[in-house]
Amino acid sequence: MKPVLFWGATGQARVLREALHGVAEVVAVFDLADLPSPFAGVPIHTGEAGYARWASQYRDAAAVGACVAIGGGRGQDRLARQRWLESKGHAPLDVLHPRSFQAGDARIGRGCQLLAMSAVCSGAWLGDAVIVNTHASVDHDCRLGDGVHVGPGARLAGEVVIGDHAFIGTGAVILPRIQVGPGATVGAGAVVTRNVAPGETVVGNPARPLPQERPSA
Ligand SMILES: CC(=O)SCCNC(=O)CCNC(=O)[C@H](O)C(C)(C)COP(=O)(O)OP(=O)(O)OC[C@H]1O[C@@H](n2cnc3c(N)ncnc32)[C@H](O)[C@@H]1OP(=O)(O)O
Repeated sequence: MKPVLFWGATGQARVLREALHGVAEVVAVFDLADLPSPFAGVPIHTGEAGYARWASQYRDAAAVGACVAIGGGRGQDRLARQRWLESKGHAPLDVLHPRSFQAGDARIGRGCQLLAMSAVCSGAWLGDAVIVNTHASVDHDCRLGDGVHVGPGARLAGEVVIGDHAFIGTGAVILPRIQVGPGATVGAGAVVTRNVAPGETVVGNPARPLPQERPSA
């Protein structure tokens, strides 16, 4: 089995390891925070200093692939960490759960994570470090930028365009040909009927912007 390191030691790491069952063996875990290892018998190291110590001691560290377990709305962090690990010689691992679907003509970028029961349909184009989470679907001819996260059970209709690092919350629905700007957030359960501006957060059905400045109670 291919050796792989994980960056990130929370729930996303456990989900990813399960998806890689029989394909890759986790040999080390890293996190910026001082956390316990999520996996019995797999050592955890803290921060970039911890990585440097591990890399200086692990035989053939450059042959170890990398998987960045940073989810939620932190697509920019996930992408940056993937690029950093790539600069150290660790090829990003594509996580394609055995019960996920990718159309033959879909383009899947480097280090994408396509989880259980997810579907990426004909002509879809995914950038690097994209997550299509459990039971989410990306329909035909959608285009997703780098670091996008499509949350669990979210539905993207055909020809939807999602900008870099945008986060689509759990169970959201995005209608055909809608454009969601870079860094935008679509709240859980939202139904998006109009384009979403870069960096904007929208919630509800139909989705409306969440005011950035909210009066304190
Ligand atoms: C496996 C995994 O878990 S992957 C991770 C999946 N995670 C998700 O799907 C989370 C998606 N995140 C959300 O929906 C968030 O609530 C966000 C990003 C939309 C807003 O978060 P915040 O900015 O922290 O907003 P906050 O919680 O303060 O709520 C602000 C207001 O919006 C409302 N609101 C928040 N989220 C939603 C929503 N999804 N739909 C409708 N209203 C919402 C709140 O009720 C609140 O209203 P009030 O001011 O009248 O009380």
